[in-house]
Amino acid sequence: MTDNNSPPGSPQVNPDHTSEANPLPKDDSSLENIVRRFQDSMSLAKKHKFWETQPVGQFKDVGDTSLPEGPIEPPTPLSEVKQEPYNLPSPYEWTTCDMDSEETCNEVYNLLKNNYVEDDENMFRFNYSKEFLRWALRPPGYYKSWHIGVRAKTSKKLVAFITGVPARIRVRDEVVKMAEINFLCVHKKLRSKRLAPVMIKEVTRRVHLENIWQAAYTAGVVLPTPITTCQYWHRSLNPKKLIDVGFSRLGPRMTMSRTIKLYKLPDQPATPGFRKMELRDVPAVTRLLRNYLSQFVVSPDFDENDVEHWLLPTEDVIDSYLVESPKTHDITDFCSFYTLPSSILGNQNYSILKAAYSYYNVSTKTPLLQLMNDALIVAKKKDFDVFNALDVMHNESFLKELKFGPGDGQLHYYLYNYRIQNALRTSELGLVLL
Ligand SMILES: CCCCCCCCCCCCCC(=O)SCCNC(=O)CCNC(=O)[C@H](O)C(C)(C)COP(=O)(O)OP(=O)(O)OC[C@H]1O[C@@H](n2cnc3c(N)ncnc32)[C@H](O)[C@@H]1OP(=O)(O)O
Repeated sequence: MTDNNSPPGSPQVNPDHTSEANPLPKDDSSLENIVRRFQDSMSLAKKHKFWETQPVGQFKDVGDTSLPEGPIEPPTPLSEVKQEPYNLPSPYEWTTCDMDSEETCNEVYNLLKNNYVEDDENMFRFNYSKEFLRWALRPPGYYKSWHIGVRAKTSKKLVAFITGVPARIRVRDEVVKMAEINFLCVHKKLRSKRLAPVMIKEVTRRVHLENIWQAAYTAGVVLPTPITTCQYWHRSLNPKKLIDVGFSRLGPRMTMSRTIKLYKLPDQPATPGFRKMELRDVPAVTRLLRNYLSQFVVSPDFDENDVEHWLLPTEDVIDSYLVESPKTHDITDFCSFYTLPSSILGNQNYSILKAAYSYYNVSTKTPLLQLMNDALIVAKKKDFDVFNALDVMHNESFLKELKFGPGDGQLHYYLYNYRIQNALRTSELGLVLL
């Protein structure tokens, strides 16, 4: 995937019977990968008229160790932050999207449903639910003014969107107040008109007005300059449907029934004390998670309010499970995944792919492999078709063994106005954005 945020779907090669139980790693010399590497190197050579003007790591500075880590530019005095919005082309006007309003939430939902991230082959498009959008956009301390829309002046139709939410992100020993920027979307008919840079400048201005000077974001495109580049992995839960809709292919010398058998999971989780997280677990989960995340170079700095918001289960949005020791009642392990369906474009039989995305997982007593197998089991019971995970944190330790296959989706992570000297290994990253 080269031109979007992350993969609504990415075909994977299924294993054949000679390759034990593991999906074949995608051949790195495949045409797809060669093309991607070529495009990425073109992007490095490419002029970025907008991004070259921004306080982000520039390609020319990669490897220059004389540049210090930390903010690239100091904050400007608040009185010098522009008070009026940036100018849009005259047919358009700014709107602040009130996500509490059913009507506005519907408009945002429909804009994204029809115009947001697709895979390279345009077979799938993210279909974030309204409940999900409300969850993603209203964490503790959120600012309504950071939910920014663009409307056509005459019809009042919503044609573009960008959002920020506040977060404390730790980079090494520093906890930095940041905005997490997401849901940048321009209607398909208005692409390539340089609307995106204006929207990014406007969200930046509104973030600055709250005295916040850094941001974190992810994208499927290469921009100056990723702090790391992750890969998506996919674990089939409903292989027949995934093959029918073109998400995955039947491996060489594999039959459908063999494939179904390969991905079959037990009916119940194996770990004694594995149960859904509840409100009363928030303090213990916060301690567990804070302690676990402290080992990564970049991670969120979650307090109890954040944990309650981001991790307490919400139907069809976020699922969290933990292991409570049957003897001591200590909370020793935790796993979570969020629900992000994709529309299946132009298929006669299916319109929705139900995907679970691995979020934060912590193991202290239960081996991570067993914990994640239990997560797969509950996801399957909840009728998800596929379980996706990035190769961040300790995920690499279970991906192959639990029959995840590498996808073609790459996800680049970025910080705005914060320099990191060397790109991180994906296992040094403790941050998952939605
Ligand atoms: C302190 C606070 C700071 C806050 C801000 C922090 C930064 C936040 C940054 C945003 C984080 C967003 C996180 C997410 O939501 S990532 C999800 C992005 N959305 C999609 O992929 C949905 C489908 N695509 C679209 O809606 C459009 O293609 C978008 C809107 C993406 C671009 O519209 P369009 O195709 O009509 O292009 P243009 O003519 O207006 O503009 C072209 C310029 O835009 C640069 N471009 C293209 N794609 C992206 C991208 N994904 N991130 C950053 N920049 C991007 C591009 O390199 C070029 O600049 P330069 O190469 O010439 O320099």
